[in-house]
Amino acid sequence: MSVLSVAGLWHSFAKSPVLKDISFEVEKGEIVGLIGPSGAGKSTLLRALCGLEKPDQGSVVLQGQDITTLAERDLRKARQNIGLVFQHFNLLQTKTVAQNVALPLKIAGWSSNDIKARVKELLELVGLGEHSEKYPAQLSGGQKQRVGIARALANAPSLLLCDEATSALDPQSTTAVLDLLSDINRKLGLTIILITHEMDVIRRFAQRVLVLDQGELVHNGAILDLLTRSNNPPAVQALLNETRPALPHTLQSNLTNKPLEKHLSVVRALLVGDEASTAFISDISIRFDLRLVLISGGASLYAGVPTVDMVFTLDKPLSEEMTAYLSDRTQLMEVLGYVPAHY
Ligand SMILES: Nc1ncnc2c1ncn2[C@@H]1O[C@H](COP(=O)(O)OP(=O)(O)OP(=O)(O)O)[C@@H](O)[C@H]1O
Repeated sequence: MSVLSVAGLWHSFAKSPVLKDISFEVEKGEIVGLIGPSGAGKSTLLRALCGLEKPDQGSVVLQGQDITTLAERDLRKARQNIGLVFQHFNLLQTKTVAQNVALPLKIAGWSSNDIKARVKELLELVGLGEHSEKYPAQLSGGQKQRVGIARALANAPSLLLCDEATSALDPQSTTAVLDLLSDINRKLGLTIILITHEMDVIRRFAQRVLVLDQGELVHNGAILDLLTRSNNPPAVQALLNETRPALPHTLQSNLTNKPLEKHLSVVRALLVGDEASTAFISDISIRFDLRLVLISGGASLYAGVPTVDMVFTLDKPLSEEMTAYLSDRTQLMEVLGYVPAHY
């Protein structure tokens, strides 16, 4: 069943369209990433999803209720069904951790006894049971974000919207916060939409990805499908290029696009699923009798799917037969160029 159903959403600022006919559904328990270049309309869409921006046209149906048609009072109530997690945590500095988490419950009219019990439960859920009487300034960035998550979950929302929730955190805290969100997703079956510019976060965390470009939804599907599509808009492709294995400077600066004599071919190959655990490298060197040198890359998981993304050099130009063989075994295969044998 869809928790969220967005249909035909349009929005403009000063007559300039920022969201253009956006439609998508999100199922209960899904973790969906929302990416796109700067200015693509991600924040505007997020604001429209929680009723902070009223779209010019279209509907945002959250659990059967179209929030675009609600009057302010009903909208305030409907918003309790949406948790928001922000990049800079937005905690009240003069309130303790417990008081920050209690705030949405107070607004929702809970009794003080119920608030106390709920806050304790929430802080235990996010692993901050010991820190309830501390002030935000006494916490690390990762701990502050845990408070932000506990506060967002206070009213047991059906949908959690995370706006760059890990962008202000170091890699270790990012992993801890993503693990916590995954855990909550599993335990509570909570639906999560996550805006981020960090492709690594999308890769590890999102089961599906929505891509906005200049206000249009240009992809709604698996991140791996996006990586292997050849017709991505340039700004989207630039985002995806961050996931490519980095090339050493010496190789990069010697790279030409013409296959000159005695040059090595530089090839990128993306192996997915079962293929990621095969003896791919030795298979091709034996089959085609060539020397293959691994330059960069490695193994990782894309939404739980094993992948190996690597760049290597070959001491022969690619024949038609080799190209066909490599294309068959890889999800993506591209010749990046050619370098002299001793670059
Ligand atoms: N309140 C506003 N008034 C006028 N224009 C706005 C307003 N909010 C956003 N815009 C414009 O709408 C477009 C989309 O902005 P939005 O913030 O939604 O993009 P974004 O994808 O979230 O970008 P970023 O990744 O940089 O945060 C931009 O051109 C922006 O300048």
